[in-house]
Amino acid sequence: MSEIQEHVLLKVEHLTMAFSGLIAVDDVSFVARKKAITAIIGPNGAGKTTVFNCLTGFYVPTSGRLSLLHSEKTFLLERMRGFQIAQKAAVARTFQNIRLFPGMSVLENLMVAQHHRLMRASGYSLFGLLGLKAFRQAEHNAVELARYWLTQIDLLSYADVAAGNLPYGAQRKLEIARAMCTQPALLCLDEPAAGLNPAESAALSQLLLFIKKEHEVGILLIEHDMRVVMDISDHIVVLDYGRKIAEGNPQSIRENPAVIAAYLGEEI
Ligand SMILES: Nc1ncnc2c1ncn2[C@@H]1O[C@H](COP(=O)(O)OP(=O)(O)OP(=O)(O)O)[C@@H](O)[C@H]1O
Repeated sequence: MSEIQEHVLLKVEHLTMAFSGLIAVDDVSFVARKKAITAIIGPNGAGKTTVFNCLTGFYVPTSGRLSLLHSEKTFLLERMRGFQIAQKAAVARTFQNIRLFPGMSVLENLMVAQHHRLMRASGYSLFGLLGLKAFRQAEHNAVELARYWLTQIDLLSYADVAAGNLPYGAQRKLEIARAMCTQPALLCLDEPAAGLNPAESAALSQLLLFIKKEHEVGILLIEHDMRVVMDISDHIVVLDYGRKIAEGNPQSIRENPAVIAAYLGEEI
């Protein structure tokens, strides 16, 4: 296997998603690599979120193959249900609109994310929950993992605060921490910088670069904030009207005439 193939985490091949007459994603192919940030950009309605919805089981693609390669296995995502994609294929996702549990504490939000692993350690039995050593160990590990991520996002001292009471920028970071607590192989982030001020966006970029460097995860990023995209992406895929019109590194995308035209000549 070549060096390049070795690091391929996600292969999207000829993905098409049609809603009756409308083709939201039209024959799109690209790869995303392990320990790399792959951005999907494009004007409003280009099909970016639809790609995420196909990858995470919200939609069953009309056609195409979505292969996730890790743990010496190949997961064919287009054949899996949403919960299997999350639990077995280890794909985690955040949404354009924040979806924390606002009434739960910051720590509880991170513990809920680890529910599946904890239940497995309990043997799915009351006896296991009450007394099993394996469960107590798993619970301890879950708290430690939550503390680790709260430290990375500077929210450890807010562990007992209701998530809904955090400032908006902190909630965005908490969503990423919650996704990382599931220990994903692929992390899909849908507009994580939306609504952030420039300082918060810069901190977000640093957090994503830290995740890429320190963890065995590939990051797939939908983002309209071009500063974030250009600063941190290893590879960029550009969609327009559902079709892939370009892909490459940030420099080549910035100078690509088709991309400039799609953005109506705006500086990218
Ligand atoms: N469930 C659906 N039923 C019908 N049409 C849909 C559905 N989901 C998305 N679409 C349409 O598919 C197209 C692509 O939408 P999508 O949300 O993927 O774009 P996007 O690139 O994520 O846009 P934005 O940047 O505004 O979030 C749009 O025309 C949208 O209206």
